[in-house]
Amino acid sequence: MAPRPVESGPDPVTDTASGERPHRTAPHDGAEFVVVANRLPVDKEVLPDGTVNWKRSPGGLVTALEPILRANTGAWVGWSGIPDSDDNPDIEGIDIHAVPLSAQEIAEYYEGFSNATLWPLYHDVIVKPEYHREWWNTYVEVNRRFAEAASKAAGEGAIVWVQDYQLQLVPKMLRMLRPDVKIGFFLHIPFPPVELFMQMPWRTEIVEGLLGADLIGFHLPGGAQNFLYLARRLAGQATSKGTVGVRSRFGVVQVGFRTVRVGAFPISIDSGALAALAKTKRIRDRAAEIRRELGNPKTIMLGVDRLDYTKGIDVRLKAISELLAEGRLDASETVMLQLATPSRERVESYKQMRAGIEQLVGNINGNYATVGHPVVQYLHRPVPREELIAFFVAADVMLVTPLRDGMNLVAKEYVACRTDLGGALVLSEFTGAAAELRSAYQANPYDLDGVKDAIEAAVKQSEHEGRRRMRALRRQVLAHDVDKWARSFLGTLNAESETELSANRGVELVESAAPVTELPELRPATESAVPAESHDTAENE
Ligand SMILES: O=P(O)(O)OC[C@H]1O[C@H](O[C@H]2O[C@H](CO)[C@@H](O)[C@H](O)[C@H]2O)[C@H](O)[C@@H](O)[C@@H]1O
Ligand SMILES: Cc1cn([C@@H]2O[C@H](COP(=O)(O)OP(=O)(O)O)[C@@H](O)[C@H]2O)c(=O)[nH]c1=O
Repeated sequence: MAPRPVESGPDPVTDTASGERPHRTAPHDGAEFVVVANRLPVDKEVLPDGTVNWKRSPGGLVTALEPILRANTGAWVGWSGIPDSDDNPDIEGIDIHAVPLSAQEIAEYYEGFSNATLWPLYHDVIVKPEYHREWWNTYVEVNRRFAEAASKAAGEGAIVWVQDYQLQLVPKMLRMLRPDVKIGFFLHIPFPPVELFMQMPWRTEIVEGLLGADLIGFHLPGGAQNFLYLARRLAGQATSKGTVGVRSRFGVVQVGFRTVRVGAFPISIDSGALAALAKTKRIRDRAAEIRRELGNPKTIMLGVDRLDYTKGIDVRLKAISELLAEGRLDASETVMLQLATPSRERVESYKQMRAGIEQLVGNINGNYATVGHPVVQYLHRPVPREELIAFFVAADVMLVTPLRDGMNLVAKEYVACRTDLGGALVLSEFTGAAAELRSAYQANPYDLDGVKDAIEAAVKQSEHEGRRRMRALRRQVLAHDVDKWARSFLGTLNAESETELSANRGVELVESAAPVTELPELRPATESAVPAESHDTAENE
């Protein structure tokens, strides 16, 4: 295969609408820090009296970035989630730049290329990815609009942080429009094995799009290494060859005179704030009330997910069903509560999966429930944050069983909320979180017997064993919070480039992330996110 250079003149991805390369004549006004993400950090809610309210969106990305943005008075470029809407919500502390999408663009860019092509391809082809040229063309067009909006929002020399698989072409497009800005890109979902990525008809364009960034971040070193290989093979660039570390030993791609760094930055949560909230009387009382409402069972098991086929909701339901059938779980003393937020409901594979899960819930209850006491309680709606925290505090066993997941913040949130050292976490090996949460009851979600054993062990653990495991999990989660994630990414993005080292291709070029103190422009989201009880375990570094 003939590799094409990244900066090889006009192409369908980087041409402007006029067909000309833009060139700037005056410095730009605008934000110093810009987040570019598919979604705005808020969802529109029309109240019964007709008034409009914008409320915080569910989803890991918003959970992670909102506090950092507020602390830094930045701008957020994204889509409101509504077709053909010119809404530009006014949110205190964040300069919002809405990118409107037509119904057709939603169908082809969001539901189509993002969620029926890239999402399944990057999640181990759990369902078959669909490749349609019209979807790709719309993806290119919408990425161009996001790049143009980011270019307008960013002040001279701004830091622009592009998020996720929906916007992989934005780094290169934005670089063409605004060579003065510093561009970071973070992928929140897994980056696939090379053999799977090679299915993608527009694989070279995607790799080249990402290489427009100064720093490309993944959750795990494996994703970074897959990308480095593809940058060599598809884009024909020289890259470093050594292994990538966690927040350390960054890979390097030499793109002409530019050095692109590639690293692993596992995302996390605002652990300190969650732990503090979980300890409040309000949440504790609500947790006790939830237990009562569920009939005071001996064991409450909990699942909290977007309704997505990657999350393995069916896996845990099948495991529970077999454990009940084998008498290893007792229906009279067990309640499984599955909270499932509606997600991507117009995508065919999501419709099919919902039907399958609801059938499994019905089967279990049909076989094992008694009047007034369902074994599985299933809520298909978003759950407000505080209510969710109360569920975490109430649950004896948290079931996180994805077939593949970039990180899974829910697993970390559960741990953060267990300030009492109670509870147990059953965790799929195929989540990003599994690399850090080693003291969870881990299982291969494709091995149903293994999942059943893990659930049974978690349900039957001794108090001593439970406290030992939860203590270790909490050390990890409290020491590695979202503030650390953002600071390590932005610190690395801000660090001076190693151009002088780039002649040493094939060797490791960077040993460690820039220290926190090298980030003067961005104030931390929290004063001190790591509570006294925690310390850095270096478990995974
Ligand atoms: O915007 P939606 O289509 O409704 O989807 C919600 C978000 O889902 C994905 O989350 C991922 O990011 C999390 C934080 O890094 C990570 O923990 C999780 O494993 C991923 O699945 C998606 O990446 C976001 O872009 C979506 O907004
Ligand atoms: C179901 C549900 C979830 N949340 C919050 O959403 C995120 C989910 O993040 P995660 O990384 O686990 O997965 P995805 O990003 O969805 O792929 C987490 O912060 C949950 O607390 C919520 O607020 N309400 C809900 O109903």
